[in-house]
Amino acid sequence: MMHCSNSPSVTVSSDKVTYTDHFIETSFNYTSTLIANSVDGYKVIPKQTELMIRTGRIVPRVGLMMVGWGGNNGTTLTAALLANKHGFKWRTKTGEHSANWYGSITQASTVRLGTDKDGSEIYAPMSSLVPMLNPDNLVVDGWDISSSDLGTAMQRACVLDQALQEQLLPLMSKYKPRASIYVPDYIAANQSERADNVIQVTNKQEAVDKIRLDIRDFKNKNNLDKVIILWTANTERFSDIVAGLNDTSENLLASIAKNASEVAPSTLFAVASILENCSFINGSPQNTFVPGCIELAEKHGVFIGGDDFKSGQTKIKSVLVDFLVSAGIKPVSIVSYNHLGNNDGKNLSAPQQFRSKEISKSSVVDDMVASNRILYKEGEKPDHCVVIKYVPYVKDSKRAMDEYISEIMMGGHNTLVIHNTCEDSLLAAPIMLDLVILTELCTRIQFKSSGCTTYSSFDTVLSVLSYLCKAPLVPQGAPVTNSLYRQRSCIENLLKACVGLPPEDNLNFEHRLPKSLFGTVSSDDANPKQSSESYINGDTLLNCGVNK
Ligand SMILES: NC(=O)c1ccc[n+]([C@@H]2O[C@H](COP(=O)([O-])OP(=O)(O)OC[C@H]3O[C@@H](n4cnc5c(N)ncnc54)[C@H](O)[C@@H]3O)[C@@H](O)[C@H]2O)c1
Ligand SMILES: O=P([O-])([O-])O[C@@H]1[C@@H](O)[C@H](O)[C@@H](O)[C@H](O)[C@@H]1O
Repeated sequence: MMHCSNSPSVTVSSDKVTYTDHFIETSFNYTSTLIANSVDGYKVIPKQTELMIRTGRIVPRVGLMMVGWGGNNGTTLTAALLANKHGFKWRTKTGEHSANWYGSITQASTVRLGTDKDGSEIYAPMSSLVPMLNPDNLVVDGWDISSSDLGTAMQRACVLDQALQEQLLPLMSKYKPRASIYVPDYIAANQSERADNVIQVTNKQEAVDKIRLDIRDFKNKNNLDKVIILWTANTERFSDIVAGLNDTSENLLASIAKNASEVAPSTLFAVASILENCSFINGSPQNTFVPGCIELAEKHGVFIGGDDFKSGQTKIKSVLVDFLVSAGIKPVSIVSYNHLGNNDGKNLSAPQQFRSKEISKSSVVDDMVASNRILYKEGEKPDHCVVIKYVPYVKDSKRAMDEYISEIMMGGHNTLVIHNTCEDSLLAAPIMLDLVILTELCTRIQFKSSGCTTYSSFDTVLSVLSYLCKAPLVPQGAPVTNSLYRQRSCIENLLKACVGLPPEDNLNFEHRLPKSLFGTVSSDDANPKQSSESYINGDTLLNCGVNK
């Protein structure tokens, strides 16, 4: 197995890939299947759709505004951006450490390109397939109901090694969160002692207008082309969905204008973002995206995504249950317990906020269970219990303990017990980065069918982000996929499609069937003429074009 260098040139020799100064343009044969139920089984009808995919090659100047910037996740992501940008190194009792992006699929994972003439498998960094935002170029800002500067907040979070914090402190202390919208009823009462940085407005309309001004201020002061808004503030209680209040975009905007009580701060931020044409991502489990908010995003053609970062215990669950069920083993009892001592845990110690998290953590197995009616009858599900306790002493170092009991053949049982300890924010921060990078990339990818003249973007609800979310938000009527393997395959195969490469099917027929079926690989094919690199905006763009 060979890995390309850090900045590989991925050259796709195909008449299906064209480069212009501004776009990568490919012709992609998308295959789907339509299933017709019949009395004696399924009738499967394959369907081919010829799509033209166009990806913008110029990465714009991007800004990220975090709601809850002064929290453990917000400060840890900001610290990681600075530490990586400046190449910080620091020592601990175990030796020297260097800043990195472990846990980010865009920065630290690879994609299989294929095999070389000797049969060695070649992998390239996921970020090398299409132009992606370089984290070093990301400009950050945000809001918090706590007035602490980010240096103080980083110390409060107790996430990073002290030697690294000392290097970061002068840089982090320069960042000060903007005053935010605070509606006590939506988060735990124990958060009120933090709320010393609240915008002084008299109603929700003024609050939305103020947030819109903040976004414009940030964008103009930093000469940005795009701003993405990310909710990493505390988990809110669920909002009631009420006809006439938040069921349509018109009713939601009217409710805000009338200062209606049942509109969450997260929904106010989402509305402000959408009205400012900024993608909005929800990293928490509450139902920010009430029907009226989704409709507003659709009307404005603005991406929304979420819910609830998928970082640790739930991420493992979306792998383990997928493995068990697809292996024909039947999980019958899943108990997920964890305790943590950070402010998130403190907020989640309140019943309504815990309920939001319990819902998002519990729904993750539904699609995998429903996929196997050999194991599970219609409506049958494993016992599934979620417990979260607040234990201040452990701070951000979350302790997760899981027990999976499965039925195996002949009345046997298999019990898996997992203990998982980690700084929660060190798992969440790279996921937050990937949410931003992939959301920005998706704004540069457009599609049209071969007969059309105009290109279309992804659906407003960016379900491509599902890999990064516990409770994936999907377009109305679309299936929810929680299997981590399938979610990652979607991202990987999308990137491949953008450069004219076929989806990874793992058939590897060239290594399983007689070589004669595939003809010989000519020396030219195996050593494609190197095409020149293209430079735009000072970035070396990987040239995936045809041989000139
Ligand atoms: N691994 C993880 O850390 C992880 C995984 C999944 C989801 N989450 C979710 O991410 C969110 C943040 O997690 P955290 O560990 O950083 O929590 P945290 O409590 O450290 O940070 C939340 C921040 O939001 C601020 N805040 C609360 N209400 C606000 C408002 N209306 N406007 C602006 N700021 C507000 C708080 O002052 C705090 O600084 C939580 O909802 C958590 O459930 C975290
Ligand atoms: O993603 P995951 O590790 O299953 O879920 C985590 C929970 O276990 C934890 O209790 C909570 O505080 C974090 O916000 C996060 O949601």
